[in-house]
Amino acid sequence: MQKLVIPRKTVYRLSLYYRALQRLRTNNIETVSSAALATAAGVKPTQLRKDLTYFGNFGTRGLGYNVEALSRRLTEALGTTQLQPVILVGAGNLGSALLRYPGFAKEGFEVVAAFDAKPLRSREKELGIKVLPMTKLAQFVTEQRIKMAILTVPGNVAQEVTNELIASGVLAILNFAPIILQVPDNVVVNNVDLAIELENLSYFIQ
Ligand SMILES: NC(=O)c1ccc[n+]([C@@H]2O[C@H](COP(=O)([O-])OP(=O)(O)OC[C@H]3O[C@@H](n4cnc5c(N)ncnc54)[C@H](O)[C@@H]3O)[C@@H](O)[C@H]2O)c1
Repeated sequence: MQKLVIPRKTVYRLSLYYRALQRLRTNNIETVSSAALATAAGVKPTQLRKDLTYFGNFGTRGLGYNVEALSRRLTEALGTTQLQPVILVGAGNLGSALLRYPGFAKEGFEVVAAFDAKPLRSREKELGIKVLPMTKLAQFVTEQRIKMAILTVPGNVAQEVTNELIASGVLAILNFAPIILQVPDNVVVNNVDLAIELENLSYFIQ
């Protein structure tokens, strides 16, 4: 059967719905109307209904969505039913700050190792995670079947590091380096650029 192509923005909004559902679960709420869920996720109800049609029929007319069932379906769709192992490359200022954040596991991701061109034992102790040399990357990624990587290396080496990640089997990269990475069609890259976000906010305060 041909795989359904779901728009990237829809996939992004699934994470928003999932977080809204988590908050409802915390408050022991069992069912939610599409209007209430849309408000909690910050989208329009029509958008929510349209997005969820990709995943089958959830709502019961007049009753709304079952919070537990919809949460489960979304984690299945997002591939976060099990803890997803992730590696980080470039344990410098930004990389170390991300490695210190303990909240990823709660969201379904475990940063299992970091790699750096200059791995320092002292950093390993401070960060509480293995910081391995780049020579160990290919073997680690293959053996541990790592599919996701966070990239926090300088821009001038980001492409070559990306090539190495892809050659080893990584299929998804969260890129913080300020360059557009060239990747094959089967690899997905999400770019995070705080300067662009600030610039965008700046526009609205003129
Ligand atoms: N997206 C954002 O909003 C944002 C914000 C801050 C920084 N950045 C970017 O993040 C990256 C890291 O910034 P930083 O301040 O942490 O820099 P940094 O110099 O502190 O850290 C970079 C790390 O990468 C390592 N490294 C260098 N070459 C490497 C290679 N070939 N292979 C593996 N590791 C290598 C270095 O040893 C160092 O530990 C930069 O590209 C920077 O522009 C992005």
